[in-house]
Amino acid sequence: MSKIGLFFGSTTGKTELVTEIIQKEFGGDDVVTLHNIMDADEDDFADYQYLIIGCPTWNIGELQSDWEGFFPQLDNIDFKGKKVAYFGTGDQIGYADNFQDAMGILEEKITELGGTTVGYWPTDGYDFNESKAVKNGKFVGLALDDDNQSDLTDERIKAWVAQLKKEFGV
Ligand SMILES: Cc1cc2nc3c(=O)[nH]c(=O)nc-3n(C[C@H](O)[C@H](O)[C@H](O)COP(=O)(O)O)c2cc1C
Repeated sequence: MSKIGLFFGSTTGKTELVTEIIQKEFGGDDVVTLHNIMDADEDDFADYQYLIIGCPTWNIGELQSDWEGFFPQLDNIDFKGKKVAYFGTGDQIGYADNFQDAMGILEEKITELGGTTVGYWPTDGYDFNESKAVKNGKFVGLALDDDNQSDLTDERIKAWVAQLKKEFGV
């Protein structure tokens, strides 16, 4: 059993590709197990002390559809004592008033349920108006924008995973 469970949803595959890069950066599937939320059960979350949650924003400020379907089940999961990191993919130009909202929606909910957020990320280098994913001047997790800044994705992931290794203590 790996230490970290990464739960993601992805409609057009961009977030799914990112999960594979994150897994590789951590050292492979001995360290990080990938779960598509489309096929996940509530019980799957209990296996991990460390969680990574990945969700793109869809339909102007909404969760990706599989996460939307799973959202009510989050209430049945015990997040107390778990460190939880978040990432999202979004489009800061096309959806500047709702950039990365889904990451903010999930972080708020899981924090209410007892999760401890790690992996905050600076807003420098992005250009958008509003985001539910910004708290106290920082993103609540890694914000990726493959629609407009795909050239930055790899280096952002590398830096964030290095930060998470310290914050998770793995
Ligand atoms: C119809 C539509 C609505 C979108 N709404 C948002 C949005 O509100 N905020 C945002 O940051 N990105 C938005 N996006 C951009 C997607 O989040 C982005 O393309 C993402 O990488 C898709 O991830 P996926 O391929 O894993 O499904 C939208 C894209 C489409 C096509």
